[in-house]
Parts: sequence; structure tokens; C-alpha cells
Amino acid sequence: MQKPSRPPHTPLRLGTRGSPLALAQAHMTVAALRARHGWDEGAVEIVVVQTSGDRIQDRALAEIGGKALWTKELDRALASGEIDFAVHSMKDVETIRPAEIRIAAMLPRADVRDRLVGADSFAALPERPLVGTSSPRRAAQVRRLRPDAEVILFRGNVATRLAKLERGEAHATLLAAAGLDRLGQGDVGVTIPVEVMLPAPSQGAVGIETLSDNEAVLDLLASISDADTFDCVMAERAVLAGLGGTCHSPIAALARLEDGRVHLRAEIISPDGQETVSDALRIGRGDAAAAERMGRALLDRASPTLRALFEA
Ligand SMILES: NCc1[nH]cc(CCC(=O)O)c1CC(=O)O
Repeated sequence: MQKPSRPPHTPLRLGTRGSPLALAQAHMTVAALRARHGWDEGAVEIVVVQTSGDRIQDRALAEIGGKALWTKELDRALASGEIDFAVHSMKDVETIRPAEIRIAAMLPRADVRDRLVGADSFAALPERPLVGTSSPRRAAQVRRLRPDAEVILFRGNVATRLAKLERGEAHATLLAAAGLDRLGQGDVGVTIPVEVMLPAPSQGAVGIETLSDNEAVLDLLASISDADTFDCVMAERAVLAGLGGTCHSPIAALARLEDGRVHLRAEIISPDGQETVSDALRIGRGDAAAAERMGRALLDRASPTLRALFEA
């Protein structure tokens, strides 16, 4: 690939949601492009696009039921030519994307772990603790660790959730370390080892999408993509695809490179935390089929009630 030294046109329009975290990730992407190509400040313009996920704040996402809550409007802006590429938390990008849209690049992954905010450990929480989260994975993992916990709905952006905690609406909450770090809140909470709480597929990864036929922008984005992150996140997404899972399913998956192969761990957990089906294996880089099989095999070993969660 020829190294592009000039933008295909200026300014390039980067589409993003308007939350503080989304904007921080957009600025990271601009910085990566500018550093790689020596562009000046005006080369990339940030275009904020509001998504349905941002608009609807008072209900659990699973309840809204709509798909593509974080991406639909950005997909549309790509299709209409309003933006040249879109920056997303990969965790919020649906498993199956429209054929016209391609995940073109990922920035180097940040800390993949979760942080517990409000207590020094799960054991240190009071009896029958209230834990705020809207993630089915975190809810199930919390109940596995603390069967006496009551999980309450915590939605909104990172600052909103921290404010709810501050107001005493829960004893603790869980947030992605990556998000806290990117918001300059690296000192908030205690980091939970992945052996205790396996993260969500794609956690800590920022992805950039463009139209599948936009070769100039695809090439440009490839120039800042981190191949290790890309292959690991794609493996985790393939597990999700094999499970037929979404962000509303209690699924955790984490891939790491080890001697040129992908070490993949995944688990599904019943909402009450009583049943966990997990697996770990090594697969080749880019072997999405093997990762999908791993997802399907988890389902084969699950009880009928756990399996039913994935058949909706
Ligand atoms: N679902 C919201 C969301 N999407 C991405 C992140 C954090 C950043 C990341 O995981 O890359 C968060 C907040 C959180 O889970 O604490």
C-alpha cells in the first residue's frame, strides 16, 4: 500500500457521537492520523451525530429493543456522504454490519478490564449491596461473585453513572477502565482482574468504519490500524456471532496474542450468576470460523434455560 501523504480531500469529515468519551476517542483518531501523515490541524473536521442510544436515557437498552442504537445514524451519515468515516467504541458496534460498511481500522487497544467504583473489592461491599449497571454481563458476573447483590439499572454516559453513585443510588458500579482512562478519570475505582470479570467482547477498542467501496479512505484508515488489536477484537466478535449474541446477552470474551496465535477466552453466564459456561483455546490469527465454533460450542454445553436467552 502506498503511504498517503495528503488527505484524499480536505477537510476529511470524522463522524462521532457527542458524548465526552466518544469525543475523546474522535480526538485520539484525529491525532493518530495527523501524527502518521504530518497533517495540519485543519485536515480533519469532527462532525457530531446524535444517535438514538444517546437520546433515550431512561430505559434499559435491551428494553428499547431497537438494533444499531449507537450506529444507525452514523451509518446513514456515511451512506449520504455527510461524513467520510465514523469512530466507535467497538463494544457498541453490532456483531453483524451492513455489507456497505466496513470496519476499516482499530486504534491500539487500551486497558480491557472493568473497574469497580464505590468499594475496594466485591468482598468489601456491605451485605445485600446495590450495584448499578445496565450490562447483562456485568450484572451476571456481579451476582456470581455476590449472590446477595441487587443489581439496579444504571444508564447514561460515564459521568452520569458516576453522579448516580455519588448521590447514593447504589453502593457500587462497574465501568470500563478504558473509558475512565480516556476521560482523565484513571484514578477512579479499582481494576478487576480479567480472571474475576472477563470483559465484554471488544472492550477497550476504538474502531473506525467507512463505506466498503471507499478505497481512498479504506487505505488511509489502514495506515493507522493496529493489526494486533484488529485480529483480537475480530476473534471476540466472531465468538459473539457464533452465539447469536448482542450487547444484551451475558457474554464475555477476550482474545490476546501469544506467540503469533490468538488465545481466546469466552464465557456465557446465566442472569442469576449460578451457571457459567466457559472455554479457552488457541486459534490462528484471522480464523473467524474457529472463533464462531467456540461460541456455538458454549451454547451446546449450556442448560436449556441459559441457551434460551440466545434464541430470542
Ligand atoms: N456501553 C457503553 C460503553 N461503550 C464503551 C465504553 C467504554 C470504552 C470501551 O470499553 O472501549 C462504555 C462505557 C463502559 O462500559 O464503562
